[in-house]
Amino acid sequence: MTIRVAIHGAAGRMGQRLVALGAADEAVELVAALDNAGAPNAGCDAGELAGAGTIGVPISADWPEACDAVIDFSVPDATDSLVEECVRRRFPLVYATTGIEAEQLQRIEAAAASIPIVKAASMSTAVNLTMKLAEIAGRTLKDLPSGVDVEILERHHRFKEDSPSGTALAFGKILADAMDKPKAAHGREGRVGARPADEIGYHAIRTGDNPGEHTIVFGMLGETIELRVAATNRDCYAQGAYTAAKWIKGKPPGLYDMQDVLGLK
Ligand SMILES: NC(=O)C1=CN([C@@H]2O[C@H](COP(=O)(O)OP(=O)(O)OC[C@H]3O[C@@H](n4cnc5c(N)ncnc54)[C@H](O)[C@@H]3O)[C@@H](O)[C@H]2O)C=CC1
Ligand SMILES: O=C(O)C1=N[C@H](C(=O)O)C[C@H](O)C1
Repeated sequence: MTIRVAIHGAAGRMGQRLVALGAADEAVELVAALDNAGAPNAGCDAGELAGAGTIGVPISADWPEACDAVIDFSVPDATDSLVEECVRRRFPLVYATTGIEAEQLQRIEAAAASIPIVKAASMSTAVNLTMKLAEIAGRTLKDLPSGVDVEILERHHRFKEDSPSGTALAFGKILADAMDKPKAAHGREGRVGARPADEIGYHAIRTGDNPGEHTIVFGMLGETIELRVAATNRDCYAQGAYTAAKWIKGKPPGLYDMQDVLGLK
């Protein structure tokens, strides 16, 4: 079975890997490489830009007539127009952009009443499995007599604009719910006093070309557990997005995540 896929944000770091992997996948037909109308690469062949050879699909703002899934890795500001087009055309959406505002999330949730949407801060199978492991760890350690401190460390490339990462926030939400820790602290400076028990700490490191790394620290008295998951390149996210695009075809409207796609619920 072949699926027709449009990439939204096709000229970007992730978009180019999606184009390259899609061009090499017999089960994928790339029907559009969408990007900002004013993008410097508009009109270039998307395959050439991605280093995958000519594929005959230009980087453009022109939407395809038909499509089985739109895969989005773009920018928060593009969310509203993206969601509007997908709803108007009844195109299923795999949404991977992070750093969105509450209103943008509400629009995605509203759109899921008419089209199927998979939304996940990380499309990586390894990251989603680690989320499951973190949830088990959190529930198991919740009532430990010595108490358990949770800190989330993330490292990304110098170009990343949002922090903490969407994935760090997703880990945080899972652990806040599982362990009843509603407070968040983003870094620490000065004489802040002893660490509150109901707080999750977030630390965002930005260096070089790191494609994404997350460490969840469970600190107890006398023992420490660390769950670490690290990408060595961006293909884990791109492969996961294609897994979601193949899964979403034919699904009823609704808001899904990668835990649904991977059967981890
Ligand atoms: N969920 C996941 O697994 C992952 C999510 N991401 C997220 O994906 C997003 C993109 O990441 P990168 O590729 O590194 O960024 P990037 O900056 O390299 O690419 C973004 C692309 O979006 C394009 N764009 C801007 N406005 C647009 C519009 N109105 N319509 C269509 N395209 C538009 C830009 O021209 C650019 O080509 C970020 O939010 C990042 O955090 C990144 C990796 C994995
Ligand atoms: O911007 C990135 O690169 C990444 N962003 C996502 C996030 O914010 O969690 C996913 C991945 O870690 C790479």
